[in-house]
Amino acid sequence: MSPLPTSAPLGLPLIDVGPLRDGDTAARAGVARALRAACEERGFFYIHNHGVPEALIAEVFAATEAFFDQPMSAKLALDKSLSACSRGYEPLRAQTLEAGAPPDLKESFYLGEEVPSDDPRVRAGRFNMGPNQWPADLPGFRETMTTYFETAHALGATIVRALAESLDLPAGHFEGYLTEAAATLRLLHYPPQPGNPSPGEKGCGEHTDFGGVTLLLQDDSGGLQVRDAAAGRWIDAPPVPGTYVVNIGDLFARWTNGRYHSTLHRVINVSGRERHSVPFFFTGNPMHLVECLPTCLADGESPKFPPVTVEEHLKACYRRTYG
Ligand SMILES: O=C(O)CCC(=O)C(=O)O
Ligand SMILES: [Fe+2]
Repeated sequence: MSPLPTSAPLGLPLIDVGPLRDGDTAARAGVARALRAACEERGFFYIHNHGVPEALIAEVFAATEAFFDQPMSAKLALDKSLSACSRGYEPLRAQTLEAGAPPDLKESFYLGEEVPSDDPRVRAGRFNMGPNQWPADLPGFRETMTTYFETAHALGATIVRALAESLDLPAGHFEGYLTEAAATLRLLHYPPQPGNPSPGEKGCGEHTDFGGVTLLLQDDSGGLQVRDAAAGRWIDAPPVPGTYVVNIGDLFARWTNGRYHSTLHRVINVSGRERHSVPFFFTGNPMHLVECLPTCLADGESPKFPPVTVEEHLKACYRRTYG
């Protein structure tokens, strides 16, 4: 494998996840150890050798840019408010990830698994489950996003299984969570921050991610920052070609009683250019009950979080950030 082209030392660990596809037991255990160290430290790390074709990633970015380059009328024709399951377009300043800060300076497009309206889960009102809204005039968009969704979903499940091993649990421990696992693919566009931003305005206000694991693709603009609580500062998570930035979300903090961190992060696009990124949020089976793992409870310790289903937790997070 060619060395990774990083000019500056990274403030976050970089993990080769190739052994999760084709490694022997010892190599897998090595990945699990690296994941454990990264999650106990900050829950944010880069992965490489992830197996997702570079050509597919390039297509995803091309389709993302093409989407946001459309006239506003075409984007608003797919407005998220037209969807019963939070799929579709969301204009600038529609979400406030950081309570008390100005709304986020990003526009976005939400996608998920294509589930027909007559599916029993949709009829039963499962959160964020249903059909997507697809752009009418972007040839290849649907195919690219569908292929990418499936590819990222498989990678997300691989990481969750490796996280089970990292916690000394059998690799199959999270199978109930992984069965019929939901996920959200979000396309993001951040305009350059204006010269005179309102105080505190950011592309993404500081927040933790809601689900299990997030797999983030970012273009070469930079702007993602991760909180280093101990030092009271922000660490840059710059773009590194060929990698994902991966972070664990709130569900792993709940499972591990905070031993694995769901860490605050934010985006400020000071590149002077348009920034595009594509987070994939692996949220899991909506009905799965997330409660403290017995192995993460030391003698005399009690759970910091009450048990919650994935769906209850996500609903509360959406309510909080969409007002
Ligand atoms: O755009 C990015 O780099 C990060 C986005 C993010 O943190 C999020 O959507 O949760
Ligand atoms: Fe995030």
